[in-house]
Amino acid sequence: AMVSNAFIYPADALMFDLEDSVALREKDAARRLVFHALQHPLYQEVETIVRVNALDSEYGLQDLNAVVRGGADIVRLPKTDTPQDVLDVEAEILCIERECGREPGSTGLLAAIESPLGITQATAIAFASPRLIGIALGAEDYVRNLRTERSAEGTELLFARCAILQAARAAGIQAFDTVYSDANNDAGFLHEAAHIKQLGFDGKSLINPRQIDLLHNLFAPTQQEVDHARLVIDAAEASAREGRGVVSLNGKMVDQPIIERARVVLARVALSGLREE
Ligand SMILES: CC(=O)SCCNC(=O)CCNC(=O)[C@H](O)C(C)(C)COP(=O)(O)OP(=O)(O)OC[C@H]1O[C@@H](n2cnc3c(N)ncnc32)[C@H](O)[C@@H]1OP(=O)(O)O
Ligand SMILES: O=C([O-])CC(=O)C(=O)O
Ligand SMILES: [Mg+2]
Repeated sequence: AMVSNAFIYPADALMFDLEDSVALREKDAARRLVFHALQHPLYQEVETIVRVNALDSEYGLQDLNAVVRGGADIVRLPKTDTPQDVLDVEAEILCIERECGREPGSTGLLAAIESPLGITQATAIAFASPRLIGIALGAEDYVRNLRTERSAEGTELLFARCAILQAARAAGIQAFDTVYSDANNDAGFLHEAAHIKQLGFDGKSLINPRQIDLLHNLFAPTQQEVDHARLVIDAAEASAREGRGVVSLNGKMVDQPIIERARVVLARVALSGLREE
């Protein structure tokens, strides 16, 4: 039911899962379902991601075949521990693209890091392939590996989140936060989402449609932020016309990083609209 309905939700991208949410005896049926969904006309307009099983599992290679042939935009690689994991998947994807006539290099990759080993190698993972559009945290597995549990404050995840952000930004790719598993707890979700936005993440994996508007609204700028961004851009344009590098706006310095941040705010309002308080 979820596969046949998901396109109705206004998510930025849809991720089909073949990994940990699929029971072992359902793996083959799920793969076939996703293969057909990817080719359905209703899924052509939306960015599609498929989380495959790891390549060293008995399902990984069959998953990759179905997903690349089906035309997924991006393959999400779970439990990425080393840059070699990325290279191994990339080599298989390239073979499949050539076999099925898909343009070589056109399948994107998103590597999820879910272990202390992966976090220690986050930078090497982020640089491992030009196919990588981003890296993501998989916190449920990560805290299991750390031998702790997730808390409301996320103290146990701070190191991993910062490592992922640093690595993604160094490599010039996107950083995505992990799922918030308590689908009925809006306040807890918003608390975590505000935290990861402040850290600098580009977005977050969601497990339930109710979380989509909450996250979009949180990432949308406020009217005050937009007004300020317009003043910054106006001041910057005026100072450029006058040949000055730095300008003062109500006593605050406006220079290049501040101008670039203002452009990000205006780009976000164009994408998401204004935040509803
Ligand atoms: C640690 C990990 O690996 S997390 C990643 C893998 N796990 C997942 O992706 C889980 C996906 N999400 C879910 O299974 C469910 O949302 C749960 C279990 C979290 C909550 O289940 P419920 O409380 O039964 O969901 P809820 O009552 O909110 O569902 C409402 C509607 O949204 C739909 N829906 C719920 N989740 C999703 C989803 N992820 N994608 C698409 N549709 C969904 C339901 O089918 C239902 O549709 P209907 O009204 O037409 O019947
Ligand atoms: O990647 C995610 O956000 C979901 C997941 O597998 C995990 O938390 O272990
Ligand atoms: Mg996981």
